[in-house]
Amino acid sequence: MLSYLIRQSRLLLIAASIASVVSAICGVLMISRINTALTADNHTPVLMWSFFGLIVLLMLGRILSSALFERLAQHSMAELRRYISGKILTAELRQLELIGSARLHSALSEHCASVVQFFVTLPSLLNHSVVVVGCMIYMLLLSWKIFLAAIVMIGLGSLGHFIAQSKATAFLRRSSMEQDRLFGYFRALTDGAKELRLNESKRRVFRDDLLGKSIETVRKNRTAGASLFMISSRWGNFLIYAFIGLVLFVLSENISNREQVMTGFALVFFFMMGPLEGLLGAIPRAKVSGVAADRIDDIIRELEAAAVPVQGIRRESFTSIRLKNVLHRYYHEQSNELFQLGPVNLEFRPGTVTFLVGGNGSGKTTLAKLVTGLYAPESGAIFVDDTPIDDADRDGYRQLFSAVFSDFHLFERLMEVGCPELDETGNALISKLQLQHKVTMRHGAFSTQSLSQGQRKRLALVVAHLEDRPFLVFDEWAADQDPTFKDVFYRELLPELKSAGKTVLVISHDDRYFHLGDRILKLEHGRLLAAEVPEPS
Ligand SMILES: Nc1ncnc2c1ncn2[C@@H]1O[C@H](COP(=O)(O)OP(=O)(O)OP(=O)(O)O)[C@@H](O)[C@H]1O
Repeated sequence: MLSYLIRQSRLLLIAASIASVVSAICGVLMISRINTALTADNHTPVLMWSFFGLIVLLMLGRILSSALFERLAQHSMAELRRYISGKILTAELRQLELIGSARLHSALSEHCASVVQFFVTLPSLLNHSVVVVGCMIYMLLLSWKIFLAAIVMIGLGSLGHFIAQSKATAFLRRSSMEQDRLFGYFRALTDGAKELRLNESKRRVFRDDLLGKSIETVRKNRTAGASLFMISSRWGNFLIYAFIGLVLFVLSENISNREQVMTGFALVFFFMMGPLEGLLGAIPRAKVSGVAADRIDDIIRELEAAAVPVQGIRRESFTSIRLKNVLHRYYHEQSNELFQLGPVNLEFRPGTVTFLVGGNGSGKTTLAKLVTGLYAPESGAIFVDDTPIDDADRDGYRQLFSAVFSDFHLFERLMEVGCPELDETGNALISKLQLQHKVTMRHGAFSTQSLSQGQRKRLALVVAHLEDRPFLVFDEWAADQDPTFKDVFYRELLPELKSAGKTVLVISHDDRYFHLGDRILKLEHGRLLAAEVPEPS
């Protein structure tokens, strides 16, 4: 994923890196100019002008690299979010259900921010590295003995970092896994707001045992990881000072040209200290980002495993949709239980209304997801006009359907729809659904969504109507409607859809309307019983 980001922001990254490297080289050269000026007997104009030239370049390089870092940060964040969202949009629904919304939200927010934070510090790391390497070379030119001592100190510092890092990474990994769970609890704070307010003991247990413990686990692991990094960073600082002492009091004793060498070292130390600390400090951030990048990579791998190539051929109509031995299974790991739907054999034709009935958990919604192509059959196949639908066809196949599931989502505005006089038709439908005093449609958007659940469901029905697809699925749509409106739905809307040649699948428990359908499908524990033809009332 980091390589994807680098590819996407290549030009910006190169420009920011060049600006960083140029300013770093100017910095090192400036030090050598200062040292020469301090120790030389007289100053040449070349020395003076090269010094001023260097500080101007240094300033420009720093301004440019800072501006580019900022652009890079925003660009990388946008790219990463686009990339992950794109993967989520093309993954199969079942895979999204398995990954869970908490992990996905955690990836899109915290993990993304963490990765980008490291990514944008890359050019400054480069700058620091160039300064440190440049200073080392300068030290080598001043005295090889001191240079060797610096190498030994760097080796000891790296060893300390390595030991601390391997321990700290385990803590960071644990905290990042817990963070995914924490995002689930954050969602429960708003989604479960009513339940948490109505039940004090539930609220207490949630706050203390679930949310509180999760926050605490993240805090503890992050603190432990950060403390280890802090110790290793302080160890690095200690080595720097020990090195200065070693140079000042031991190694510089019998050096020729002592004045120039010591002035040079004093300057180099002060100049190099910031970048060296910057490098040491960047390691924990890099590790946190590395762990976040791993989490994102895991999710992307899971999403990609479920991504199917889309041919882009959209189906517009059909004369028959046939399910042949279609089977789907859910495996519940915790209870080691398996729910099996099917094998289902079924056919749908245009201009028909089918009621799907069955007890809770009998598999009605699952069957609707299979019929609409939201789930791929584990075995068996779906045929449209005798052509089997394979993975590549499935997205095109899904475009035959509009559905209002019981956990529907109402988007702020209609997106791609089949009706050109959108607002007019939409408002006519809104009036028909008796919502004209509450909401209107303008430029394909509803004026408000602050409505009751039943009213929002009516808007979802408006959307399904406007999409004008040949097959409509309503999953317990009428459950939230008042008796008067139930009548409108079953006695007016469904017959209208039927006479417009639409195929309608209605999941319902309203048995007093079943006689209005063409057939009734009954599900029992995942098995489809023989279809019944409703008796006229
Ligand atoms: N996302 C899921 N992950 C795992 N198991 C699931 C999932 N959705 C449903 N199930 C299992 O599949 C079974 C059938 O669920 P489904 O939602 O299809 O039933 P239903 O007939 O629509 O129920 P209801 O009338 O309560 O809406 C349930 O027993 C449930 O345990």
